[in-house]
Amino acid sequence: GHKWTYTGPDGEEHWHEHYPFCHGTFQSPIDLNSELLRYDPTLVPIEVWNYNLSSYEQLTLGNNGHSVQLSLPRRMHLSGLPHRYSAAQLHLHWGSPTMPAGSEHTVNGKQFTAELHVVHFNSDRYPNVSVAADKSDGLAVLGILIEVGDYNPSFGQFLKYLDGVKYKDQRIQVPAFDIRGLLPARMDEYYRYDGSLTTPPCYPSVLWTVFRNPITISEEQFLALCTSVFSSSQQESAPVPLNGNYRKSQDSEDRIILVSFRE
Ligand SMILES: NS(=O)(=O)c1c(F)c(F)c(S(=O)(=O)CCO)c(N[C@H]2CCCc3ccccc32)c1F
Ligand SMILES: [Zn+2]
Repeated sequence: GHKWTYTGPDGEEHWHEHYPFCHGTFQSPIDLNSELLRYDPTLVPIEVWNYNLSSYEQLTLGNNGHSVQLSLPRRMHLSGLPHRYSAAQLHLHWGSPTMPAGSEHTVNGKQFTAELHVVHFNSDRYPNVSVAADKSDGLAVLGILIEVGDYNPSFGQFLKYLDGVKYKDQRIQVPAFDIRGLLPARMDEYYRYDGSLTTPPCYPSVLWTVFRNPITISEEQFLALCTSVFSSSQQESAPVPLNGNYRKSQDSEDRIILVSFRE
């Protein structure tokens, strides 16, 4: 597909010129504003299955120029949603050393340091994530807000390999680990709304679950994330740091945001 970036002539204001859904309805991310929240007692705790991967297994860590992503085996899946959703990949959105805030979802206008997305697809109905990606019930993404605080050993399990994927289109195999360690302790408190991919092609195909409680990574881990990778390829003469890879808040079009918790 057509080149897109987060700033400049191919930045988010221009995405719709080649990706029409980016100008459409149900776009993500949105501000999770208290005025729009509705408590829904039917929202059960999210359950994750087979997230505790063995270190004998290897995962593909890659730099696609837009983010760093980790492939996930499809036996990892979620229950507690309308369908079974199997894992496809996880990736991150972050800010920069000078402007550290880089989450996509915001809470009452507060932008967090970064955000982790674990992308799953509806494996009851579709064979893989690419077929599911443009279907209205195709994807379920877990959003985990990230703050700077205590060191996060689970994050360390793949941040330590970032030097192997410094440039666009580089990928390496890394030992798997317990992906549950990247999620917050409480999986019963979350925001839920119908939204979209936050990158082109912006398909309105995502059932979003953003956990109420952020996880923490250390200042050093944050700096490693926003200084180790480039959106340019190794061949290019001028290396372009990969950071600020977050889409701005979209109009919530008076969408209802369900919450599994009472204020
Ligand atoms: N924020 S987000 O909306 O969760 C989100 C991203 F931010 C993001 F960069 C990606 S990407 O890395 O694939 C680059 C552009 O699609 C995805 N890809 C998903 C959905 C699109 C189709 C597909 C096919 C195979 C594997 C993953 C995916 C994405 F879903
Ligand atoms: Zn994402």
